[in-house]
Amino acid sequence: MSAPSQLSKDPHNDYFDFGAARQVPETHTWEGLYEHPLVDGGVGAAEDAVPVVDLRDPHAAEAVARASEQWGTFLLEGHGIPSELLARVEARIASVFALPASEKMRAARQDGQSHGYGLPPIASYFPKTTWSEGYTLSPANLRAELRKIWPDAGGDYRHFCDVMEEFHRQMLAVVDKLTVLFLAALGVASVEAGRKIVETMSETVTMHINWYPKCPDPKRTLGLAIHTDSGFFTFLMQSHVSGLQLFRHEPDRWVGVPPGALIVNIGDLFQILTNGRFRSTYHRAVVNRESTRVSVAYHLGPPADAKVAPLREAVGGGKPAYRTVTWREYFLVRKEAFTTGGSALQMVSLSPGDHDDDGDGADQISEISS
Ligand SMILES: C=C1C[C@]23C[C@@]1(O)CC[C@H]2[C@@]12CCC[C@@](C)(C(=O)O1)[C@H]2[C@@H]3C(=O)O
Ligand SMILES: O=C(O)CCC(=O)C(=O)O
Ligand SMILES: [Fe+2]
Repeated sequence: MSAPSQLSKDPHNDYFDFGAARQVPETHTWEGLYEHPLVDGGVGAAEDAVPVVDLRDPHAAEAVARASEQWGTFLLEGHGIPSELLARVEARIASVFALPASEKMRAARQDGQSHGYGLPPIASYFPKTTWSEGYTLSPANLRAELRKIWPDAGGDYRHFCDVMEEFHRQMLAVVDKLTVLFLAALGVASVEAGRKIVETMSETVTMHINWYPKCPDPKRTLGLAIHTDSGFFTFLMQSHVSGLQLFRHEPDRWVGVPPGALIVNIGDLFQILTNGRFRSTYHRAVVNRESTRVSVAYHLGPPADAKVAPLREAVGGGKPAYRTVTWREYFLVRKEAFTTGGSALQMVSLSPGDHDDDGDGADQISEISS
């Protein structure tokens, strides 16, 4: 599937009052949303059922490998994050987005900034605006960021920061367990390598909160535009309202992901690291008339300037399929891909016979170190 080719001249960065909207204006109307059929991805949907991995399963590494190769997405069970904590996260997020525009806009993302309130970075590559608000935060800057919204650092501020920090702490334990499974699935035996990967990813976690308000005419608009996540992998916590759809080929279709589950998405840099064995998935979010929906994407990847190249274990006796890239550089490649209608992964792929200009692509530690 090719990416949209129009780079927006006007990213519609002004505040839009979703609560007051009685219809979907032209600025938020998307064409061609239903070119492909929508199928249910729930348990029991046969080949359309989104794979499930249970962290408690002794064969979980094999299940992770299968799901990452065939889907690039799976539902995670046995993760141990209490549903009561997820409910508190959702309630505190609601308290931020319920604030008046003037207060939220104090934290508005500035041009080129990785954090802040407002639409996510890819929004600016599309000519239309999505039916959503967003807030990008990292655990490291959480309190400083939220002081922009709540300068008095009162109860709402403390409750929000405390619950997000608790969520982050609990997610790190899940990151640890899942990384062990990914490395086992890839045949990377080094415990030291695993420890280093988890440590660097933990330092660079980015959380993107998506807030999808109720919509009076949901079929005409989109909550989040089609994209692949660009890092290593993303955990997606979503409320008990459906909205996430995965794009699948043969036949081309949208698969609706069951609500409520914790989802794992493989990102583009992981596709590169695994030499194309694990695949990133195109996905989007739709909105609905009845309920507001919340999701928190917990993005994991390397430090921005660390080099990522196919792992020796993944290349085996073959050739690296991708050249070495940093995440920072990949963002620029993706921007160009959106502008030209190309594919960012294609743009960093090596044609057969090409040599990786950054060395042999063999040492798994140096490949993700700065
Ligand atoms: C770490 C990141 C991944 C992300 C870009 C970002 O710097 C922070 C926001 C993330 C997000 C969330 C919504 C979809 C997405 C494509 C976007 O535009 O912003 C992802 C980015 C990504 O995966 O590249
Ligand atoms: O809200 C969703 O279900 C999708 C969110 C997402 O894909 C993202 O934030 O990267
Ligand atoms: Fe995503």
